[in-house]
Amino acid sequence: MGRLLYELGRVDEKKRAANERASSKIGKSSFSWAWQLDGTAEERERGITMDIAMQSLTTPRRQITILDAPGHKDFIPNMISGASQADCALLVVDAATGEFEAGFERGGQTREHLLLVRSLGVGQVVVAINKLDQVQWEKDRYNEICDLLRPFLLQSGFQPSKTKFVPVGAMSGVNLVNRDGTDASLLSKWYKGPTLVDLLDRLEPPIRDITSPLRFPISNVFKGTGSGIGVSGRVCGGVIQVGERLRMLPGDETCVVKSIDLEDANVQWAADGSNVTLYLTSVDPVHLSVGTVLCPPEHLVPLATVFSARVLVFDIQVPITAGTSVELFHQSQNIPASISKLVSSLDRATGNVLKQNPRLLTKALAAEVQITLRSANYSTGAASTTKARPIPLETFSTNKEMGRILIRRGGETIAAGLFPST
Ligand SMILES: Nc1nc2c(ncn2[C@@H]2O[C@H](COP(=O)(O)OP(=O)(O)OP(=O)(O)O)[C@@H](O)[C@H]2O)c(=O)[nH]1
Repeated sequence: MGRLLYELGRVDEKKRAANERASSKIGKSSFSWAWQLDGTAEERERGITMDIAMQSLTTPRRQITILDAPGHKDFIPNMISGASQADCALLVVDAATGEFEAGFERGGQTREHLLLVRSLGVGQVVVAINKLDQVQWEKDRYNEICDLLRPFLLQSGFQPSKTKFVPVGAMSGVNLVNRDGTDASLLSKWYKGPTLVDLLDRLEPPIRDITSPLRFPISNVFKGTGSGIGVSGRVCGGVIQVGERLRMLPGDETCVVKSIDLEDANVQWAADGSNVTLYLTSVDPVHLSVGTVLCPPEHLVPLATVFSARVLVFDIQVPITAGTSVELFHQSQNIPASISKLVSSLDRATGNVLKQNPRLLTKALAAEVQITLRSANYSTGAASTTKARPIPLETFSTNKEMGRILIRRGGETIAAGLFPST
């Protein structure tokens, strides 16, 4: 991603050289491009992305916000936060011998990330098959990876027409914006198709819903620079404007939008789908946290601590039983919860009830379950059953983004679901 930003002129030569110098100083020169997005000392030291980094780029016909998400399985909660704000996915896979296989085996991150983004409503994916320099730019290796991924993508719910593949060598910049570069001639022998940027330029623009009431789930809270409390996130429906008084849910408090930053500009308003930073005034920061939803006082989002959800069970080995403790992911927050009741198992295609009160749920089943939130004891990380904080949850038919959930247990994603209208 760092190299792509450089090729597109989003990183100047001075910054590139500074990253190169500083990364080689600590013996991490191979990560110098990644330093453009991995800004914290720990990310740079470990050579991995840990949190979401936001950047933007422009192709001839598209203006794209990039949410660079961690690939390592320890940071899946952050990846989910980024994916829940995304319209399209760019999956980068490593073509080196054994490396692609490690990500694609059962429990591998390539599989989990694809399932997660699809479950969060992302329907378009570009798969960049990277590090082809490591396999001498072999056409057969590229085709082998495409052939392994195609059936899995289809099975995960991506339509073939919305799934594109592209061979790249990101390190030397091959086939990102054009096919120049040291290794380019080896690729050009067999590949005449689009570059990565060509594919990004052809992504279908998502449909924006600007007429429904504003929903703004907060993904990050920080201290503003003297001009109010800063919060960032993505507008999930409606329009937000400077000067508006908004309600903060859960709770009874309100705040006023003092200013809005979109990309690098200060704007008067932002609409559904925009990733923005807001500066809020007339607010005590104790009422703001990740997961708080801002909305108009006259159009509140319903709050829930116990609700039923329609879920699709992933490829799990230990079945789900009533009482199973889980972590519930909604937008950017994760909350301790339990699957308090198995209401029914459902036909995956029609949604018709197959069985009432099933004893357990096994892999690939669809089901209706009851979920009960538990309160988190932040000092110990343990969950207790008293006074759970409700979450603002909307039915899937009202607002697709606000109505989706993911369920994890012991560091593994076990189901994805939605909040139905019935
Ligand atoms: N040989 C080769 N190495 C590459 C290429 N692209 C990236 N790398 C190396 O792969 C390593 C990982 O690169 P990152 O950009 O950190 O990969 P990432 O997928 O963002 O990893 P996370 O930050 O953990 O999500 C670095 O050492 C890079 O130098 C390539 O085209 N060829």
